[in-house]
Amino acid sequence: MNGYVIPKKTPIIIPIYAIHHDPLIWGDDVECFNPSRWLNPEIKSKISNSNFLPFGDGQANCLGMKLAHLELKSILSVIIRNFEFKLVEGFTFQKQPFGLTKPSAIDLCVSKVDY
Ligand code: HEM
Repeated sequence: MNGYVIPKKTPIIIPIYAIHHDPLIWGDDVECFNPSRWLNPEIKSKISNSNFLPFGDGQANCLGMKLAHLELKSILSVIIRNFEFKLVEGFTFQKQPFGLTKPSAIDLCVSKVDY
């Protein structure tokens, strides 16, 4: 593998955190909470099964992946259709020290959308 010989039965750990924080794939603002990067066609074209692994991969990958995708899409579509979200003025994101690149808290104004 890339010139390295990995003997049979060697335990291998895939550094998912490092892969999910590779600026060559995700851009220079990789440490920022920026969901809009998913709309960037250049970034999207680089994403593959080998560099985006939220559900793991291989024979022990997540059994609930399809259910989780369905749940996320159905819940998000109901929320987005019925509510409007605005950041409270002056709010700035504070990234968590380690783990998911999500803010530790968000000050949001949520209002119901009337049809
Ligand atoms: C956003 C939601 C979820 C995420 C990010 C997630 C992520 C993961 C990850 C990273 C693994 C380890 C895979 C590996 O070792 O390669 C895993 C395993 C597993 N997940 Fe999920 N999961 C989610 C939701 C669910 C749901 C909804 C279910 C069941 C209804 C589920 C059932 C399982 C099971 C049974 C395993 C163990 C599979 C095995 O060892 O063969 N997960 N999940």
